[in-house]
Amino acid sequence: MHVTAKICGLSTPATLDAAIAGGASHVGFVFFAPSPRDVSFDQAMMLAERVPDHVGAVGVFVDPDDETVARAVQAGRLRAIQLHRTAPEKVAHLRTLTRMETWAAIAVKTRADLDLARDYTGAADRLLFDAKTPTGAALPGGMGVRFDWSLLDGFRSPLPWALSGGLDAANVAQAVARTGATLVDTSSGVEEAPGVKSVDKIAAFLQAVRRL
Ligand SMILES: O=C(O)c1ccccc1NCC(=O)[C@H](O)[C@H](O)COP(=O)(O)O
Repeated sequence: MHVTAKICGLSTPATLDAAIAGGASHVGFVFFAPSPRDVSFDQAMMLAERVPDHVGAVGVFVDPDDETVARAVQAGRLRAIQLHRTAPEKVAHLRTLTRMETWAAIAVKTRADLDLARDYTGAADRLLFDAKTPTGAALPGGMGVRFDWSLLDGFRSPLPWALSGGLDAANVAQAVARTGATLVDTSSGVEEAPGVKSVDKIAAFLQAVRRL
């Protein structure tokens, strides 16, 4: 099974280069001010120049307004938008507006959370099954929280999907074996501290994915 990887929350040239050199299929730029990984449009523009055509830049947003997404798409030369805490109607609207591949994040803690995935049929191109962060948390992602992968047992996703939440070099093989994911996404698992990516951890994660 060919498994590809997205490294999310990149904000420096060195760590972006490490993700590209390690074979990431996607790199994520976060456009959400409360996040320690937030990038400005200027930063995104500078980073985007380093992203080759075979790697997809994904803009990560939390229930964003149209202008933020439009500016980010242009600045970051985005290939896809990833929307957290965004209702299906708005996801569909932003997909039409941007004409971009659109990913809807599904925050998973229970099997009932997975049932929400169906609401995104026709609205999104891909689902990101990500762990639900604790109630009251400032961020809907990027907190290194893992969900119970067995919840995906027997679940038929209505759309192509990716697995996220608490993945790192040590557990990604087990996560893929357990869930059958063909696209995996990580952020904190390749960091030294929140928002501080590690070139070595990025390399180790991508090496673990290449071995699958
Ligand atoms: O990473 C963030 O700071 C973030 C902020 C707001 C919305 C989403 C965010 N991250 C989304 C991602 O795609 C993360 O890679 C995903 O949640 C997994 O994070 P982690 O559990 O830390 O690997």
